[in-house]
Amino acid sequence: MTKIRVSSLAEQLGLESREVITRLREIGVDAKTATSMVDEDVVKKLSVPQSKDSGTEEVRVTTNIIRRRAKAAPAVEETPEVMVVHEAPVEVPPTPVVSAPPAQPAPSAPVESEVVVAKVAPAPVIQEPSAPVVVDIPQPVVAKEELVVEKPKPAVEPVKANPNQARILGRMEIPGVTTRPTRVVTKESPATTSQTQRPAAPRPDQQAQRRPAPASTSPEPDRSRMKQVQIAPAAPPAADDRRKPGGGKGNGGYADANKGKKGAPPAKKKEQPRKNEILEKRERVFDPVYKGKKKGKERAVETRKTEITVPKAIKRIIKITETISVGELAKRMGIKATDLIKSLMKMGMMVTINHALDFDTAVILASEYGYEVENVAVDLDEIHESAPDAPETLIKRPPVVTIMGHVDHGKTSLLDAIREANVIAGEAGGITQHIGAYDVELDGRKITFLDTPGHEAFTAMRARGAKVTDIVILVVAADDGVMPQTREAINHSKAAGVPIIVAINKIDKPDARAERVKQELMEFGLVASEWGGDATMVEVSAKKRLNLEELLEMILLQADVMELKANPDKLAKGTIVEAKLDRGRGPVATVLVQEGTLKTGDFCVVGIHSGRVRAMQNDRGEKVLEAGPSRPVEVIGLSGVPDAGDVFVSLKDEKQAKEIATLRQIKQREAELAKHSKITLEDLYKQIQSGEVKDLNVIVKGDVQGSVEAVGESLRKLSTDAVRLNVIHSGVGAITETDVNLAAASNTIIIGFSVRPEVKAQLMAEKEGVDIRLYSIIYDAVEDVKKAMEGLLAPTLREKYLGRAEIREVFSVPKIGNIAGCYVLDGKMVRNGQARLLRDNVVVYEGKLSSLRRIKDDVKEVATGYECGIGLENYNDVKIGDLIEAFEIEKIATKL
Ligand SMILES: Nc1nc2c(ncn2[C@@H]2O[C@H](COP(=O)(O)OP(=O)(O)OP(=O)(O)O)[C@@H](O)[C@H]2O)c(=O)[nH]1
Repeated sequence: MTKIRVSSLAEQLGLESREVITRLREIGVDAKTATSMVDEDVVKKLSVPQSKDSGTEEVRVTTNIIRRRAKAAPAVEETPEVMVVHEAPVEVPPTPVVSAPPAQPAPSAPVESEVVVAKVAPAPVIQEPSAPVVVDIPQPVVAKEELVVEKPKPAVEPVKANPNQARILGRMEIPGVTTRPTRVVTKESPATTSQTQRPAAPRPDQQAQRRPAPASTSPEPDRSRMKQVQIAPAAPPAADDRRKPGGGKGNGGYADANKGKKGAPPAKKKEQPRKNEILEKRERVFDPVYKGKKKGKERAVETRKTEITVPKAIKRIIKITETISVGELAKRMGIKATDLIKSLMKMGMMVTINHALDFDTAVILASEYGYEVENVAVDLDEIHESAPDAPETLIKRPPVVTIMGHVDHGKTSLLDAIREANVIAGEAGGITQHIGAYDVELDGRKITFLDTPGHEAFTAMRARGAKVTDIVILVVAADDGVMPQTREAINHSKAAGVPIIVAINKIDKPDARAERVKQELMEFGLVASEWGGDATMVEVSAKKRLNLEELLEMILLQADVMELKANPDKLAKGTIVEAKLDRGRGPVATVLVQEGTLKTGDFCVVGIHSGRVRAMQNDRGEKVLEAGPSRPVEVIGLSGVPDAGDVFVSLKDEKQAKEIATLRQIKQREAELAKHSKITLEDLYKQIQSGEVKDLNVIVKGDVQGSVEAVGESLRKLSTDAVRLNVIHSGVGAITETDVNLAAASNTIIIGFSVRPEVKAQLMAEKEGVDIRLYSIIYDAVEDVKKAMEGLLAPTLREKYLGRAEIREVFSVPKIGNIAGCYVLDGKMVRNGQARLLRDNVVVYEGKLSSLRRIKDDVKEVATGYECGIGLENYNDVKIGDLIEAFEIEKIATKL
């Protein structure tokens, strides 16, 4: 049997291949593609009148109305003479059938169109082989008795609103009226449409709404059309659009579809272009296919975005202020925190997501992931230094001198001698005070002495980055010569690049041998000027006040050589020489002004503290209103006690001062946490068990800087190979919440030296399990810490605070001793419990409560708010106002 290719068949039929395929399937012929071959007789079947098309159902509704449902909209033909819309698919031999190919296969297409056929003109049949493809609004159009209404599903073809299709439709030959009643009635339509080569059957899915004959038809069509427009906006546009071009050729009646039949004909031409535009727009907007594509595109773009995102170079730089938490760093690098934690574990750090990483660690980690880290912390000092002084603003300033030398060589004596000699010399009177520095005057020129003899103070300052000293006076006892600390002092001075003036002291002594000292000093590169060297050496006697003036002259001479200058006309910058917590005045700090002029009322930042200079005084206790370069002044008005060596900076703005101080506090805390909380308690325990290094961290707080440093130093010396002792923080003042926080975070014990914890800090310590130990004797502190270190190796003891009572009366009981009449301030007192007697925040006794009575009865414990009598074991020196602190010792394994 002769076969024919589907595509050829489609051509013959004037259809799209797809449409033909669909139709073939409907009649049971399996054709898959346009190249599939089908029997030729199939062609005949396909050519069968449309009414017989598969999927077309006819139902006689009335005698002259048949309701037909067809998948492929049958071609509509009308008898022009009758002027009736007439669907004559049946009779149409050439079966124009569908035209728009995409419509057919689309299952979603409103395949079924309901057609009501008026059977009036039975054989009006086609005049032209083609029937216009007119799909009309669902509503039946009643054209008098004969009406054809097609009800394309509103969803009408998601089919591409292909403008070509529209054009095709437009080319269809419609003998006169036909198809769309509205248009059909118009006589021009046939003419125009007749040009159409391809017979096009109305495709239900693509069908444009068919309008009833303009004037002749009933009003219903209008309603229906309007309805459709409203209800299914997507469909009409597509259909309309398709019709448009055709309409443009003469099918103008369509244009006014929305306006009603009456206005249609006249308005059509004018309106058409505009309508077309509108409809095209609509199509663009509503066409589902188009939309889908768009969405698809959008989606694709989005996906690409997430997939390909590669931060720009600038985004690969992470800016941090000193520290950054693990979680935050991971977030900024766009990786999972757990991955970062894994990386840290590989580096030997067991951390949590909230762990603060210091700058260096962050740099290493970030580099692994291709990121850079930049430290953008505000550095006030840098800002301050950023503007170098113009030479003309600089004026001469006094030299700042530090006295160094071996023990007992007379440093203190010399300092005192110089000062006293100066005072005696008729300087301003007043009671000399120790503020850590003083200045003397010679011939109207000042010299500032740092009143803390010994190289330790010197190096401690240097270690903090403070460069304060201009000239070092090296004291060497003429009767003793160069000793170990003399050598040390020389080395330190040289390392700091500070010139040395040698004071050969005690020349009053009979066994003084100044020449020998000079000789010994030659070994260290200090050659006396009289011996051809450049080292200035002055033979003095602190005791007999010999040659002191000469020494001062030499200092000034040296200063001249050094050309020490500073700009006094700006905000002050200096260094803290000494600081303490004064009971009456609060934090007190001695500032050695180095640049600018410090004035009363200035705002300032010192280390992590800020404040306003409320008052200043000099070493003679005199009130000072301003202090220029190289002047030491004691300042009141700071928010806390700074450390010696801290940089003092004056600011105009109080807010700025506070902000900087707060930022520094945060940074300090973060830095300390980052530095010390790397090992958790569990890790520490594991390390102890595995015999690795053991660390005991300690925070030392004391009432004066001297005590704090002394305790800190003594504790550091306790370090052994087995257990390392780290003083992670020290400071002057009460034990605060910050201290407890730090201790809790870094598994630390707090040692308070003659200070008490603040109430909140105490509570927090209990909650966090931080051990606070209070001492007033260095020996005790050291002993306890020793025990604690041993406790690291074995179960240890821990103190638990129980309560505090104030002594309000003291009763002397014969044979028993003194009994303290107390009032329990907080917590409770427990008989036979441990107790500590505090006087002015200093621990004066530690032992047991030997007796505890309420009125006359012995009781086991007394709660807050009650009075009681307390007897301390083997201790009678109780005084009114003292505090008794009750505590108990708990045995806790490795939990110090
Ligand atoms: N004969 C004599 N004795 C002096 C002189 N200077 C200091 N001394 C004595 O030397 C001893 C030590 O003097 P200090 O001034 O305490 O010495 P230092 O270097 O300050 O000692 P440290 O503070 O312990 O380092 C004291 O007994 C002084 O009286 C001096 O010029 N002549």
